Amino acid sequence: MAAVAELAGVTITRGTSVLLDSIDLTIFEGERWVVLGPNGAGKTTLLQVLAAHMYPSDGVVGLLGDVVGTVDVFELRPRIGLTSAALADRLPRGERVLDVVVSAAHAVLGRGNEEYEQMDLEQARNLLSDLRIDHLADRTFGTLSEGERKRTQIARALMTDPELLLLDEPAGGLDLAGRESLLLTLSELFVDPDAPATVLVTHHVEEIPEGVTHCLLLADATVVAEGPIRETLTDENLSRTFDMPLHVTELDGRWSARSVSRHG
Ligand SMILES: Nc1ncnc2c1ncn2[C@@H]1O[C@H](COP(=O)(O)OP(=O)(O)OP(=O)(O)O)[C@@H](O)[C@H]1O
Repeated sequence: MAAVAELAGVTITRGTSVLLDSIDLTIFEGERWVVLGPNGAGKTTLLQVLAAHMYPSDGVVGLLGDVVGTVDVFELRPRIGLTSAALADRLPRGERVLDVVVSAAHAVLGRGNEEYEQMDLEQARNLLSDLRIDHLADRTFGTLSEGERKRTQIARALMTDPELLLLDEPAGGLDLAGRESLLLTLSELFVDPDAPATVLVTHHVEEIPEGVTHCLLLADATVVAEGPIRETLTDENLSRTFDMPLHVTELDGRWSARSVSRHG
């Protein structure tokens, strides 16, 4: 099985700050990773590296068979789907949902004068259906609920048939029903053998969808632990990551965590 991403000794510095410190990570086709860690740990920075939006200050980043820095990133980026709150903010509020999705095929943020091929339109409609928002195709992006916007973004990220899908806090800010329903949709995607390798960033173990295979725990710019999720997401590793005694449980592929009472 081919490696989709290979990070070796990747360090990112800005001024005197170290955002990522000597990260080693290999992601293979078919793997679904979750990156967990507290605020400021470096999760979004790691996603930016995996999206070829940030170059390492030190170390080597291999993406989809190429070494970042030696290839044209504008050819690399369309092969990687990314969703994040920052990208969502840049999507035009007045744009039709179908156009928000289909315009990704042309690597633009809004629909301009591009001639959309019939095939692209069909694919966009199929993705809206997979993400269960086909009924919203003609609504404007700005009128959607938070959950509907997240689904639109994921459909947009999948539009270019990416080989790597990066999701930055896809369930962040959703209510319980919104979260559970989005996690179900993501689980359906994760069990599809044709779905791209995926990296999902979150602060909460409750936001890990069923079907996630691997876990990377990040704290203070460094890896606390990484590997297959059941071996990695342990009480000890999670407690070290969040710097408090935590107890983690798994039931049918879903996770929860709570603090360990100091009062016995
Ligand atoms: N340009 C920069 N210069 C200096 N420090 C930066 C810069 N960009 C980010 N940082 C810092 O790097 C650290 C990691 O940021 P990052 O956004 O990757 O963390 P995160 O784990 O995604 O956090 P959160 O969960 O709060 O979103 C933070 O402390 C942040 O303040």
